[in-house]
Amino acid sequence: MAAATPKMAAATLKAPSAPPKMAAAPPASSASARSQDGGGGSGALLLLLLLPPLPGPVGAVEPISLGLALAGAAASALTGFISYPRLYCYFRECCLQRHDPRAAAALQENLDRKLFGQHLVSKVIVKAVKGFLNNENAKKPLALSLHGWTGTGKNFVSKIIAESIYKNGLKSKYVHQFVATLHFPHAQDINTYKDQLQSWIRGNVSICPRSIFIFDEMDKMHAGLIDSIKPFLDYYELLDGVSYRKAIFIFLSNAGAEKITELALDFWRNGRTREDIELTDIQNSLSVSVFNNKNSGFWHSTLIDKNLIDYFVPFLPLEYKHVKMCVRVEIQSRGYTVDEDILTRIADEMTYFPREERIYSDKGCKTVDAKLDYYYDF
Ligand SMILES: Nc1ncnc2c1ncn2[C@@H]1O[C@H](COP(=O)(O)OP(=O)(O)OP(=O)(O)O)[C@@H](O)[C@H]1O
Repeated sequence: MAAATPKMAAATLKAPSAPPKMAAAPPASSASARSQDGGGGSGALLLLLLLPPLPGPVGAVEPISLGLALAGAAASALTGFISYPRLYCYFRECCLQRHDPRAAAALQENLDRKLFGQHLVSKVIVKAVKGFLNNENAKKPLALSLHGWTGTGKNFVSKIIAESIYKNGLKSKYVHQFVATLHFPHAQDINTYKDQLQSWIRGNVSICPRSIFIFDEMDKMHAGLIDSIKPFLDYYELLDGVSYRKAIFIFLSNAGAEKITELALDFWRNGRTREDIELTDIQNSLSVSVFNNKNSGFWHSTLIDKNLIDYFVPFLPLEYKHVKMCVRVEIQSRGYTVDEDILTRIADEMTYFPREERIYSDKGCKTVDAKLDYYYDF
């Protein structure tokens, strides 16, 4: 039995060539052409509406005035045509054509403001995403693999990345999220999943080259399945006429969390701050541990073997002070006054590890919102 696909009607599953979110989409070529100019036939109508009305009945105007009026109308039409895609994309979501530098600034600002205790993540993500979007001649798609303990912000960060590129974020029709246990549950169907995954990605990238694919629960993915997308992550200019070089792939996984915690603990025990940890302290050992872990989804994966993952991004386990920050944000986001006593009680209620030191929250910032419901009488 094939699994349901994200945002795609079950009926569409019968045609594996149809990717998610394109049930009513036109053939790839026309859709892609449309995404280039930002709209379809309704553009002509909108253009007419943008034109200024011609002055008076034509018969009553002398030739010079008529000439000037027509020239003015033509100029307006031209201006309208040029600005039309922008106007169209203001009202309807379009595939990203040209990167707006303000998006990278917004990404940095959002990570700085909203993400707690993850100095490595902020640094790597901003550099990687900004560099990639600014590079018109990228040789391969961007592939980021986010690793860490539960509740440390992996999904949160992928949402922030998606929102920095498409204002609808995860709801954008150009952002596709796969959850291993939901979309690829049965080991015996792995070959079907491989085919589907390839056609979904091919179909969606044909429609929008700047598509984003997020694979959650990589550690629950059947070994070998992710290798089916290897050609798309590779350095090919075109594959069957489609370029994948503008796409972004984000993998989320709990695999490697022990390695990351080990390192963080090591720093803590040696009296060094977590901010002293550098990417070079962990990147290699993280990729090796994921590669050798049968339950990582990347076990002996060619994606790692062939160096097709650009960054392994380590999420550090969250401490008591970070949990308190999460509680504070949650209270404020609901519009309530922060009660310091309740805030401390919620953070105290969370459980921390290792058993002796009790430094790191074993659920990260997850369940904070549920605890809030208990304390605040909303
Ligand atoms: N580092 C963080 N800074 C700020 N908020 C965080 C952070 N980590 C988690 N949160 C909050 O906790 C919620 C749950 O975190 P998230 O779903 O991103 O965890 P995760 O790492 O993806 O967990 P899992 O591995 O279980 O999927 C987020 O929506 C966010 O509100």
